[in-house]
Amino acid sequence: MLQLDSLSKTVREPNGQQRRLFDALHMTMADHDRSIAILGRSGSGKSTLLRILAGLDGAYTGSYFHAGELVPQREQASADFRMRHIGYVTQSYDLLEDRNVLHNVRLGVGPGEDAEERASECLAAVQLEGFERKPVRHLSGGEAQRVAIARALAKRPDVVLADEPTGALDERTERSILDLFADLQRQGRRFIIATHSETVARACDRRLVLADGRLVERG
Ligand SMILES: Nc1ncnc2c1ncn2[C@@H]1O[C@H](COP(=O)(O)OP(=O)(O)OP(=O)(O)O)[C@@H](O)[C@H]1O
Repeated sequence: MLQLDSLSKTVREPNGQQRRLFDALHMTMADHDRSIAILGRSGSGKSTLLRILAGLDGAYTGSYFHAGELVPQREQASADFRMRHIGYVTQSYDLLEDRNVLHNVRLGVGPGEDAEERASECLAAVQLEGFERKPVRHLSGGEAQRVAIARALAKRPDVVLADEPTGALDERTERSILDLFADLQRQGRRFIIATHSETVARACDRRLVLADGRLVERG
């Protein structure tokens, strides 16, 4: 289970003023929740919230629990937490453009596993068998998104965080990514997805709207 308890965060705006981005925010992802959409207007803090959940931003007050344990806010300890438990797909995918698909997915494989074998398994899971040697710069947006998802899955994370995973894709490709998420959820994978897309939101088990620094459950 993931839990944010009374989480607050203040950021400095370009004009130097402080802005309270999160204000005693609460969030729980129970073990039986397979997917949660985080909605909210641009600038409401969706990406920042995912970065906190990923252990990439420790500059907050309040508590973040994973499986009943406090997630550390210090950089090195939170990096260990991320390595063990979190898959993270950023808005821009962050793939190495000049390397091939296999190389990129191998980077996500955790210690103690055969990197090549695990990477191939994950490419099969996102229906990209045969793409191993293809340079990332030759991929379509939908294929690059799948590679980023495969890399996130490679370490067998407890949860995959995806930031606007269909933002740059057309409707048909969005549908195929949602079908993939549904498939992966049936195999036990869990997702928290920041999105502006109503189609993505409707495909999730739960929808939370970020407004005025807090999350409100939406039907
Ligand atoms: N460390 C920081 N320092 C200063 N400002 C920050 C910091 N982190 C986030 N912000 C600001 O907080 C606001 C929320 O940004 P964020 O990217 O999380 O919003 P978002 O809801 O994901 O937006 P979008 O839907 O446009 O992607 C922005 O105004 C951003 O500039």
